[in-house]
Amino acid sequence: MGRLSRRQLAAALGLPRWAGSPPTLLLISPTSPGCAATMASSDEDGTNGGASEAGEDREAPGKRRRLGLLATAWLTFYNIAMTAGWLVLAIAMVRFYMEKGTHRGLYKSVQKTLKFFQTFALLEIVHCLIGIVPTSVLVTGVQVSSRIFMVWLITHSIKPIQNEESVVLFLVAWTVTEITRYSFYTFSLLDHLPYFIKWARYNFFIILYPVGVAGELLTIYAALPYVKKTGMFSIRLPNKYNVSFDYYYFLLITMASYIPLFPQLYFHMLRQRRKVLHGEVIVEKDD
Ligand SMILES: CCCCCCCCCCCCC/C=C/C(=O)SCCNC(=O)CCNC(=O)[C@H](O)C(C)(C)COP(=O)(O)OP(=O)(O)OC[C@H]1O[C@@H](n2cnc3c(N)ncnc32)[C@H](O)[C@@H]1OP(=O)(O)O
Repeated sequence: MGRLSRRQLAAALGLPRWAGSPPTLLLISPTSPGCAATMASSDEDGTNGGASEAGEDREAPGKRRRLGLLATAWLTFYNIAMTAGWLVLAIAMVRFYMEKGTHRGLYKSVQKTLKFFQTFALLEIVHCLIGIVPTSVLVTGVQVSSRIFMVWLITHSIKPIQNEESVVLFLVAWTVTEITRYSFYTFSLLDHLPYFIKWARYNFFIILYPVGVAGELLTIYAALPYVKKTGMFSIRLPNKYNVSFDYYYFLLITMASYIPLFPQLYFHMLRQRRKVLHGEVIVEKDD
C-alpha cells in the first residue's frame, strides 16, 4: 500500500486540509499596496489565514472549508450553545441593570453563567490542536487563557473587586464580542451568513478589544492592594520545596505582558478584517 500524503491522511480522517503542518501562503491584495506586509504577517502569526489549496478548488477569503460531518456537527452544536450562553448572560446583565439601576451585585448575579461558558471555551484550544478549525493555537491560547485567568484567578478569587466598574467594562466587551463571534461561526457553518454579522465580527472588535483590555487591566490593578495585603496565592520561603512565588509580582508581570501581546492580537484581527471584508486574495505556494 502506498504512503498517504498529509492531505490524503487529513481527508481520510475527515479533517480539514490544513491539519498537520500548514502550507506556505501568499496574500495578495489587488486593491491594496500592502501586499508584502500582508504576506509577512500571515506567516508571522502562524495561521494559515484560513486559506485553501491553490488550484481548481481555491476558495474566496472567508469562505468556509469542507469539514467532516462529525466535525461540522460538533462545531455547529458548540457554536449554537456558546451563542445561547452569551445571549443568556447579556439578557441577565440588562435585566439586572434595569431592575437595580446599579452595577453593584451584577457580577455576583451572572458569575455562574460566565464561569461556565468562559471555561467551556477552553475547547477552542482543543479545536485548533486537532485541526478542525484553522485558527492559530498561539493566538487562541493567549486569548482564552487570559480570559480564564481573569475569570478564575482574579474576579472569582478576589471578592472585594467584584463590584468595580472595570468588571462591567470587560463583561460587556466580552459578551458583545462572543455573541457576534459565535453567531458568525454558526451562520458560516450553515452557509447562511448575513452580511451584518460578518461586518459586526470584523468591526466591533476595533472598539471592543481596547475596551475589554482596559477593563481587564483596571480590574487587575484594583486587585493589587488586596493581593499585596493578604499575600494570596503566594509561597514564601523558607519551605520544604525551597520555592517562592509572589502573586503580586506575577500580576505586575501579567499586566506588563499586555503591552507586547495585545497589539499582536489587535493587528492580527485588523489583518483578518482586511482579508475577510476587503477581499485580499490568497494564493498558496506549494511546499
Ligand atoms: C496565565 C495568564 C496569562 C495572561 C496573558 C496576558 C496577556 C494577554 C494579552 C491580551 C489579552 C486579550 C484579552 C482579550 C480581551 C477581549 O476579548 S476584549 C473583547 C474583544 N475581543 C475580541 O474582539 C476578541 C477577538 N478575538 C477573536 O476573534 C478570536 O478569539 C481569535 C482567537 C483572535 C481568532 O480570530 P481569527 O484569527 O479571525 O480566527 P477565527 O475567527 O477563529 O477564524 C479562522 C477560521 O476558523 C473558523 N473557526 C474558528 N473557530 C470556529 C468555530 N468555533 N466554529 C466554526 N469555525 C470556526 C472560522 O470560521 C474561520 O474559517 P474560514 O472563514 O474558513 O477561514
